[in-house]
Amino acid sequence: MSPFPTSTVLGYPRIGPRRELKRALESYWDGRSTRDELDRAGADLRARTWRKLAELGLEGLPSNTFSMYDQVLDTAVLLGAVPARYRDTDDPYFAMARGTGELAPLRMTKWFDTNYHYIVPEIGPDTVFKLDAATPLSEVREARALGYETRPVIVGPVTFLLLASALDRLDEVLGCYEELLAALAAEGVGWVQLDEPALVADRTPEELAAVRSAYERLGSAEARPGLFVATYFGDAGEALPVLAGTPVEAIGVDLVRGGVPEIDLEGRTVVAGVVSGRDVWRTPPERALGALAAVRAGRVAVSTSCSLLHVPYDVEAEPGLDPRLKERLAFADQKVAEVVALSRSPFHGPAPAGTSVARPAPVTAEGRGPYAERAAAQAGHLRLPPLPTTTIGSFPQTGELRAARAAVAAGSLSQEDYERRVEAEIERVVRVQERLGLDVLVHGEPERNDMVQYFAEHLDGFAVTANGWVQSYGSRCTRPPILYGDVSRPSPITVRWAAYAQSLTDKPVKGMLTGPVTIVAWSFVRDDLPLRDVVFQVADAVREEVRDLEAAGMKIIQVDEPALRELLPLRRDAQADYLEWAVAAYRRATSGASDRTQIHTHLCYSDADQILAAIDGLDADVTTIESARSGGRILGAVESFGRGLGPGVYDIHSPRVPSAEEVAELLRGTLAVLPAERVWVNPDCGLKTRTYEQVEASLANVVTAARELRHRMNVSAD
Ligand code: MET
Ligand SMILES: [Zn+2]
Repeated sequence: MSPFPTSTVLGYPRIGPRRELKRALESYWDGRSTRDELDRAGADLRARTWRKLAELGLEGLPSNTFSMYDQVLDTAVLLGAVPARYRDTDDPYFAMARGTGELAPLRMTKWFDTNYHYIVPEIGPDTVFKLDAATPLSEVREARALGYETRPVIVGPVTFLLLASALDRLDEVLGCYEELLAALAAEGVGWVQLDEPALVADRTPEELAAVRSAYERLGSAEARPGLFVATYFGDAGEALPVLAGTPVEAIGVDLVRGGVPEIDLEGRTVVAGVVSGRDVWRTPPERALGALAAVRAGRVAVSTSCSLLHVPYDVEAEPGLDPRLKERLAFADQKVAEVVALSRSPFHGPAPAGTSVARPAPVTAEGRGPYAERAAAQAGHLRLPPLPTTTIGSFPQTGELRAARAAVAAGSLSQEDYERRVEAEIERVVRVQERLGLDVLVHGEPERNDMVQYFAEHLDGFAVTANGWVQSYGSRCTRPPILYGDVSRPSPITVRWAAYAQSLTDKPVKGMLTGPVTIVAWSFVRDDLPLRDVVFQVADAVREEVRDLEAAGMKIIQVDEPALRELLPLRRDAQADYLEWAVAAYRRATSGASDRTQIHTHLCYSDADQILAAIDGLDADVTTIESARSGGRILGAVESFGRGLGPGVYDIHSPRVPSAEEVAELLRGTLAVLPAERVWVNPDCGLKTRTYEQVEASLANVVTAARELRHRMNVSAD
């Protein structure tokens, strides 16, 4: 077996430096290009990546880090876990990812504590695992044709099955991995990387036993490449000695978030993740070199802490950034260069002393009046029908608006003209909602390129990038702002748009804000202050905005906190502390409103079990939450919240238009669990990725369903 290369990365962005993959995918989905054209775009991006990594001097090039949609979905396909209902569709892969006219897509959720979403594999009694290694093999050949030997990256069996809640299928799945290893060995592949990020969370003794038996079995496979098991997103803790007890030759550890392994990994290669794949800051060389020197192993290779998928491509693509900030920044290409430089410098230096941060004084959660009093005050103030209908905030972002924003940036459209267009769009959104008969309206967020970036652009202490795109799911990307200094709000941000919308209608319009935890979670943040202090600074800015919205006459204010769960530490012993300050930050942001102002919050996932008490603790008058996509699984869990609840009845992640009957069915399910006076009727999430055609048809059905149920309730009440 050849020695493991001295420098590598666990993965690299794949959407393209100018989001080439996004464009290729969307054009294929819209029928504007062929599958061949899409495949060619993919091949171009892969070739570019290998060339770039080689040019930067990286020794160990990964392959199979590309994906047309998601690496977990790719792994499901690799293992033959394609549910039968998708097999006869035109394109089963995208049918699973996005649904078709008839079929709903598979469930999607966040990848550990990142803002990347993966497709949850569906494994049931009918699943027959069968290896289809075409993609990793063809990437190896493709790279070889360009002159590069690569290390295929595959999601490991334990992580895959844990994400699919199917660890009991380990035996069958390992059969496929054995076959895969044999196929890669036959192809002349020297090393394979099996990603096991699930090992950095708390694992039960049974799960650790599964890790042991999996890697003992794969390690004893006759013909196989060197096995590199990569743990990342935290400290591998107890899983590390377990892995070390198996025949795997290389183990990847995250030395940015986790500690230097206490055990001596003599005889193994430790692939030391000393360059962070989760932030945008340059790596202090002393820290990295100290960590490298402290690792006890047969051989130490330098790497990133995780895949670079979670950072943008290149700082050099940001001519607009202040040079003083720029010199502190490292995106993917700069991080690769750091890995290479570290691998070339002789390892020396003492291990860095652990820094301990003083705990700031506890913040008392400021309260509003008790819910019963607030509810009474709001009922009088708002006068809503039972089962009020509303949306989550955004309406479709039209190409015209995006083009107009680009034109302002390019100087070919004046700010005043742009603002008039935003107002025209707000008027259209208000009229559409009135026509559809919704009860609580929104202004549609047309002025926002993104729910976090927009606030970052208007707050001091943030910088925004021009090309710093990071993949969120499928073809969707975000441009996380960079929070580099103290945060403050120089002037009101959203008030004029909300007030304008309210001036057009007698129906209540919701003011729409992003919460402090989410603003921070979806930004790259400074690392010289504890996260909670950063979040509290943002909370104070949001609090000022809430007060100004109220003063401008908004009767309902929604403060979205979709990222509340995302920042939840993966290890249980750190979770309570996080949840306590996150909830306190939210209450600090919202508690400046008077009792008669209704506070809504929104969360867009349903695997909220671990944070239910915290969601309850936000004390919002109304909580809207994803439910349609996950078939109402959340209902039992939120039933005990004593306040307003809007479990989604329309899955906005798919282009599909739900029928009124389908929506009514979901609503009946909700009403079976929750008292009618607390139920709200709304989609799972914002509508900005959908078209007006889809949205109008879907919302019309939502309103029809709500009216029908309202009518029945009145009838049965008589
Ligand atoms: C990801 S949650 C989105 C909430 C936001 N108000 C919207 O409707 O787009
Ligand atoms: Zn949402």
